[in-house]
Amino acid sequence: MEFTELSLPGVYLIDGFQHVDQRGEFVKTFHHPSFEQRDLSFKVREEFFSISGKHVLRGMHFQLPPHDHHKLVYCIAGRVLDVVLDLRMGSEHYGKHLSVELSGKRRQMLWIPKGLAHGFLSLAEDSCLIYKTDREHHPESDAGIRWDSFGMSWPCDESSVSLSPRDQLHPTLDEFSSPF
Ligand SMILES: Cc1cn([C@H]2C[C@H](O)[C@@H](COP(=O)(O)OP(=O)(O)O[C@H]3O[C@@H](C)C(=O)[C@@H](O)[C@H]3O)O2)c(=O)[nH]c1=O
Repeated sequence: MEFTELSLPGVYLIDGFQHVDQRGEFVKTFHHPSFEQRDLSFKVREEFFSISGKHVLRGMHFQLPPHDHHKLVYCIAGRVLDVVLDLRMGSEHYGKHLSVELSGKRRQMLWIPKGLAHGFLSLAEDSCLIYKTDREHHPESDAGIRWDSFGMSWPCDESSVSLSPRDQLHPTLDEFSSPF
């Protein structure tokens, strides 16, 4: 597995092992020693996926401490513009974000450490995003920041974005007091 650190410290884009032959493909999506080698301690406790229509926007989500978690995400069908926002106080990167396209074609993975909010815009019909996390879902700790409050230039306008009722009500980044 090849790990490339992105512009926010501790956020990695990962290329997994892929093998193509006349039968089809073989793709490895997790290899614990590769994470251990980089001091990324990750013991998977939950795995789930979502399927999203074009222009569905989910985010920007995280769990509050002590239920905060690391996430590994990848897309196996369709395309998403995946976005992470740094909420780590005391970091010069606080409030900064980055985005990367994940797709069922390239199958890269994104490692999102604790202290970052995560969200994405689906760029195709039926985009499937798979998650692994190292802590169980804890509804009372499930929190968010408004998608349009931190300077991300989403490639669509507000009227074409489809959001859950919950995602419309998150505080803005300015209103949020970070515990990270
Ligand atoms: C996230 C989650 C939700 N649920 C439930 C709560 C609710 O009834 C239903 C749908 O939840 P949501 O609307 O929060 O789903 P969704 O908006 O897709 O939430 C996801 O968004 C992306 C951006 C993330 O980063 C994920 O960690 C997760 O927060 O599933 C679980 O049971 N376990 C979970 O881990």
